[in-house]
Amino acid sequence: MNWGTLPDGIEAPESREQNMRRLYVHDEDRVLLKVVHYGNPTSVGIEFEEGGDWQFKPLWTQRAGPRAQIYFHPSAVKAAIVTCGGLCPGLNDVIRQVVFTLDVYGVKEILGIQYGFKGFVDPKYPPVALTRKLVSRVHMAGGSFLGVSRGTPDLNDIVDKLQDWGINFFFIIGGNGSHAGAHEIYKRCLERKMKIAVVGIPKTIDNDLQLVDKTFGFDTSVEEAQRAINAAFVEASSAYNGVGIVKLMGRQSGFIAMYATLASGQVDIVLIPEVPFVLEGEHGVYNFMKKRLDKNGLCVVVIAEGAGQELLESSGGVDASGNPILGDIGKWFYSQVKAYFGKIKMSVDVKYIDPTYMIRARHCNSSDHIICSVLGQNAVHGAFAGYTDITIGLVNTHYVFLPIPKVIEVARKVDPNSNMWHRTVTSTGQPDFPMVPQKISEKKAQSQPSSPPKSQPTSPKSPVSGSSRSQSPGAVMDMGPQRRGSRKPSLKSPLPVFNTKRPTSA
Ligand SMILES: Nc1ncnc2c1ncn2[C@@H]1O[C@H](COP(=O)(O)OP(=O)(O)O)[C@@H](O)[C@H]1O
Ligand SMILES: O=P(O)(O)OC[C@H]1O[C@](O)(COP(=O)(O)O)[C@@H](O)[C@@H]1O
Ligand SMILES: [Mg+2]
Repeated sequence: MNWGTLPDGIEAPESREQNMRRLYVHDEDRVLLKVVHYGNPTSVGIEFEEGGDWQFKPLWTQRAGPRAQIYFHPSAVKAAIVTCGGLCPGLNDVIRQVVFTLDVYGVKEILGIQYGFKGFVDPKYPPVALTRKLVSRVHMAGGSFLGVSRGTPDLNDIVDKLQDWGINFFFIIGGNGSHAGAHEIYKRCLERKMKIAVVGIPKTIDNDLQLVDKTFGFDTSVEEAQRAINAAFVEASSAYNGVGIVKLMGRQSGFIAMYATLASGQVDIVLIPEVPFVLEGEHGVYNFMKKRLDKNGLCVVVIAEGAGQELLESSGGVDASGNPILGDIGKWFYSQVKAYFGKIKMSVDVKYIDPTYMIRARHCNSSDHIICSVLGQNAVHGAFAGYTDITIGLVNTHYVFLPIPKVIEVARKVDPNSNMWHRTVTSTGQPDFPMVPQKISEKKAQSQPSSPPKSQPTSPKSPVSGSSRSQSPGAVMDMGPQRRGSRKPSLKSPLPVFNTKRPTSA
């Protein structure tokens, strides 16, 4: 066999043992986080560091996958899995693959925590023992068969339970809130010198987590949204001056609305939280709707749930997890559209569709089945490799380990200067609906006299300072402090070989 030219000091693998080395991911394998080398500061989508630097700097993180040597003896592992926050297509797939992979490693004790973090403290819902057989078909259904919840029990109670139950692998399938919780739990475990791997698997249909290409369930949500958009189009195109309005999820990020719009090709206007808009006036949304109705006899509008919140009275409330409770922009917009066209005496037939929970409750599509499977498997590989306070992500088409604080630093949002937003509005043909900030703030000031600024619990403040972009050239994303012990490679089995030497410090 011709192995080509190898670098000095590297020998071509000849024996079976040497070939087996190729079954594992090496600890020095890395994946670039940013791959575009911008040539000019005016390039679309360019990001600037504090201080204005925009030049390319390689920033890496560890490649996910099985290691040749592992920290934990599988027979000494007791794992717990929890699903938190709102539903998302693919939760059951991830649980299933975590259980399967633990089973392949030889782990016998796997607990499913019921109803999110609540399951640690509610005796009515004790943990359930998970087996390969029990989870083998769960991916066929949507939702989470373990249950989900919002709301935070005392994190010390959770850590107490982890300690009492002897858990040393803890898998948290959740969004930014759950990952903030996971990081807090990790810190408390560290204080107690517990030798535990705390591993997140990012779940959110909003796709609002930093660094990752996309979160699982996002593709499915975009796909399912097509059915609603298509129904809105069919209704609108069959009615006299038909208007179809579809509300899609996205508390603070308009990714589903943007991608669903671009995918559908049937949308005239898409409104997202990141791009302010005005409704009235020559350059407002209503006037553009009228133009489309005059020209085509129909108009389809997609509106993200977090869009235009400044136009509504804010309840100021938060949900059990501390997320802001939004005003219902969809229903409000529907009534305003009817009122506007009534005022200008133009007969329109307006239909409103809110498919949000139908989208979230779906089982996932093929591409998400695959993403969920790989994420679930890599979560287990990460734990066995001795990492903690990490999450698993798809970055530039490769699966990687990422430090949790980096992923939740700030919520990821649609960049109105990005190529993807430009592509979307090129597709709809909608103009800018320029915001007049003064008028809106005057409006707000009138409706909300003196309420204090609300906290933003969906963007948990990270204890880690600085952004990933502020790292020095060529930096490996720093996962060092979370890593424990050192290991000797071993090549006895195609599966990672355990190292009986336990970590010396947590
Ligand atoms: N900053 C935080 N610190 C600790 N736990 C948190 C934090 N934010 C949210 N959580 C907990 O994580 C769980 C999920 O959070 P939530 O915001 O509802 O969903 P998601 O994880 O999908 O964002 C909840 O039980 C919530 O109380
Ligand atoms: O009605 P619920 O369960 O609070 O969920 C609504 C929220 O769930 C989401 O779909 C996803 O939010 P999470 O990622 O925090 O679960 C948001 O878009 C939406 O605002
Ligand atoms: Mg969230």
